Amino acid sequence: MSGTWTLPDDLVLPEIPENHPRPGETLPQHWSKCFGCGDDQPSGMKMHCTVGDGLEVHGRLDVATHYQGGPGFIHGGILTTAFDEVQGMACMVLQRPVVTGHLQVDFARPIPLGSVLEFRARLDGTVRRKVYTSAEARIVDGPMADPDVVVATSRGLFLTVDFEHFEQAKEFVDGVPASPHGTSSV
Ligand SMILES: CCCCCCCC/C=C\CCCCCCCC(=O)SCCNC(=O)CCNC(=O)[C@H](O)C(C)(C)COP(=O)(O)OP(=O)(O)OC[C@H]1O[C@@H](n2cnc3c(N)ncnc32)[C@H](O)[C@@H]1OP(=O)(O)O
Repeated sequence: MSGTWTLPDDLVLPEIPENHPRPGETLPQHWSKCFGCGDDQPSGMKMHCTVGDGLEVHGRLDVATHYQGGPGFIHGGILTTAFDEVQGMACMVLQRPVVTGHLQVDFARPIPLGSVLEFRARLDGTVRRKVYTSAEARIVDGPMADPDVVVATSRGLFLTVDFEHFEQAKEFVDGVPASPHGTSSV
């Protein structure tokens, strides 16, 4: 079973900027305190993403024991968070902040603890401030590994926002931003 998701006809594909990391290079974390990618977030998932071909981004997640939902398997919310992260990172090519407006995940197979998941996410196109993304996950190492089997898929709509969007919450930030914009990527 899979959810419905229709891409609009008037999608625009962005140009890849000159200063964007090249294929195989690591994308910078967008905020060091981020639960998904931040290296200064002890409870976080510390996901690292690399640039793939075109508008694709790759991410990996070691499925730790404390990511458990049902006995022995990953929690669906953790998997959704990982998709949110890599699909958000696929938007980095726009060089503007984005937030998630809508995310839908299809859980195709159970994913055991101890797995290593590989995510492939891409920016499918933009319409005004709307950024359409999609992604798949595969188990590439650990129990039940089979890189030919897609274990989950995701579709996400992100919205570009101004930096003022984050001003509303600056008094709640638990650290000093690495840049005035609250992102370590600039
Ligand atoms: C100089 C270089 C700088 C580089 C900087 C790089 C930075 C890094 C970049 C990237 C890495 C990012 C990695 C992130 C990973 C994690 C992300 C998260 O988890 S974010 C937390 C969860 N999300 C929220 O907290 C959002 C809460 N929601 C809101 O704030 C608003 O609802 C918001 C901003 C999403 C939209 O509100 P509105 O007032 O701005 O816009 P409206 O007018 O409502 O919508 C604009 C268009 O979008 C559609 N839209 C909005 N929400 C929709 C939805 N849920 N479903 C479908 N369409 C929706 C609307 O229908 C409209 O479409 P029409 O242009 O008229 O066609």
